[in-house]
Amino acid sequence: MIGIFGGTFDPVHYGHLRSALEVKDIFGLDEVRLIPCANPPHREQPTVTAEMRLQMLELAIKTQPGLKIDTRELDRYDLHQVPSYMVDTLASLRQEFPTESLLLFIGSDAFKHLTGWHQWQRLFDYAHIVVMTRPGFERQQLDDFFKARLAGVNELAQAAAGKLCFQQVTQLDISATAIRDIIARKQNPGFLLPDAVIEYIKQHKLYETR
Ligand SMILES: Nc1ncnc2c1ncn2[C@@H]1O[C@H](COP(=O)(O)OP(=O)(O)OP(=O)(O)O)[C@@H](O)[C@H]1O
Ligand SMILES: O=C(O)c1ccc[n+]([C@@H]2O[C@H](COP(=O)([O-])O)[C@@H](O)[C@H]2O)c1
Repeated sequence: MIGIFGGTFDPVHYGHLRSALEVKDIFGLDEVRLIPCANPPHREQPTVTAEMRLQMLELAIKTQPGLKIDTRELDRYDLHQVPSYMVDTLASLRQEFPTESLLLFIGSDAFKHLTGWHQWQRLFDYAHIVVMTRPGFERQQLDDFFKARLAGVNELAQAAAGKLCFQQVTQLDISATAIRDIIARKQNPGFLLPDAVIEYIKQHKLYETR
């Protein structure tokens, strides 16, 4: 089973890293692929180049062999300059792994907007979706499309795709937006993201202005 964790990673932080590691253990995954987004369809272009966001990601996961970086969204953008739709990413992963269970992890905030994603129903043709929730999270009433797909952690290995699962993880109250603000205010972002990434940000003078 392979985990997929997409994000802008502008910059990557311990909120992303802790939850990626935790779901790897909870679901017994062979690996979790962190997939940096090249051209986010749903938000402004990141302030930092794709290459730099990728370099920060590489520094962040160096000591965690179960976490991998997958650059297919960046590679696709280099070739076609198209928006980085998740459905295209999952379709290409499915080609590479025809029978493997693929688990797409998204935050509960992202789940609220899932029906706005490009061809969102097709996501379930290629992968299971796991919504990472925080303690106290109360699920909204689900419509029939989602209800029919609900499954527990142990059921996901039985199919390659198509299920919806809610899983509580430790969600550190960290966001890339807050980190960018802290740096722009010349404050210290220590303990919110790996030191090697902080060092990189300093060296390249990133996020110094808003
Ligand atoms: N603190 C966190 N804990 C767990 N998951 C997180 C956390 N922050 C972001 N995520 C999840 O990681 C994925 C990628 O998030 P993203 O790269 O946009 O980070 P972000 O911190 O939310 O960035 P920004 O503040 O720029 O929007 C999303 O699915 C998001 O829900
Ligand atoms: O495919 C889409 O239409 C789509 C719309 C919104 C978000 N996504 C993906 O969801 C992941 C997390 O998004 P975000 O905004 O929380 O960084 C990231 O990989 C995005 O590319 C994808």
